[in-house]
Amino acid sequence: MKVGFIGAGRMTYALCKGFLKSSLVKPSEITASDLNRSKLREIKRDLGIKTAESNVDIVGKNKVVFLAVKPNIIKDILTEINDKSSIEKALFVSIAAGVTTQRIESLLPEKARVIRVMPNTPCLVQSGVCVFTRGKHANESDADLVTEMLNCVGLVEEMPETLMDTVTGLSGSGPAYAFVTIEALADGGVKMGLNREQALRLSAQTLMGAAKLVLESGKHPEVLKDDVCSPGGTSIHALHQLEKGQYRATLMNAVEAGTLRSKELGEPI
Ligand SMILES: NC(=O)C1=CN([C@@H]2O[C@H](COP(=O)(O)OP(=O)(O)OC[C@H]3O[C@@H](n4cnc5c(N)ncnc54)[C@H](OP(=O)(O)O)[C@@H]3O)[C@@H](O)[C@H]2O)C=CC1
Ligand SMILES: O=C(O)[C@@H]1CCC=N1
Repeated sequence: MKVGFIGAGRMTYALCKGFLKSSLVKPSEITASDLNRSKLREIKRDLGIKTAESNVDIVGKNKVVFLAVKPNIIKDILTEINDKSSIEKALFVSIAAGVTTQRIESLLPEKARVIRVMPNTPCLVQSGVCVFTRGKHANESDADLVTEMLNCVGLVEEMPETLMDTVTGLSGSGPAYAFVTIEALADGGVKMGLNREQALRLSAQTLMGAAKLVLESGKHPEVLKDDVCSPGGTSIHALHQLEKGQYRATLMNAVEAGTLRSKELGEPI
């Protein structure tokens, strides 16, 4: 299977590394293009994939073409590669935040097969979340192929397009909220006497373990939270501080802000 990437930035790197780890594709079957030559050199050096001289070279030679550039240049890219004969052969998979399948289809020749995905950076370690939605002309086998590929990098779900901006505000941007949380917990540990390395290790493993417990126990987080909080103990005293700081409302606001920004990014300029 031949897979092309237009844009060889952070998310392309994460997806390619995940795909390669799973052995679904070989390095020689992935090609990336990017205006930034140093990014191309880096990804080629690190992952052994092929690189192309131009974006146009990616289309026509690959069964699946990932659009992995910033949302504000999607229009320029699609205008640049718009050649009917080569486009008919490819499935276009866009990971650009906010950009709808309808918008992508409107910039490609009629009947172009388009799937929109919202991945996240933990795909790099095969623990990502990818949610996808199909465009008008993407068929069942396109959805199966994308599911098979994305399964290699973590959890995959298909959802209606109306939810894609919300997914972006939650799982797309979510790793950033988690990293800040891990860092802040570690800062607390350092303040109370742990060294930085110890504190980061404990903090990251604690978040990973808590997430695993939610996923594997099937219990509501409220129940699991209650299991931690002994009457009059340390956890309930600490949680009181989080409630005073409006921790829950702040996280809800973050997801809402990410969602609204995703909608804005998708608006034609
Ligand atoms: N990072 C993330 O966590 C996630 C990102 N996304 C989406 O993925 C897409 C890519 O994001 P990300 O990987 O973070 O961004 P990056 O900036 O890391 O990668 C985009 C790459 O595209 C290059 N580029 C710019 N113009 C062109 C062009 N005309 N032709 C080819 N390449 C070009 C950029 O070069 P240069 O650096 O020189 O500008 C850069 O190397 C975005 O649409 C984003 O919304 C989705 C989910 C998560
Ligand atoms: O911040 C962004 O716009 C991208 C989309 C989701 C995560 N990163």
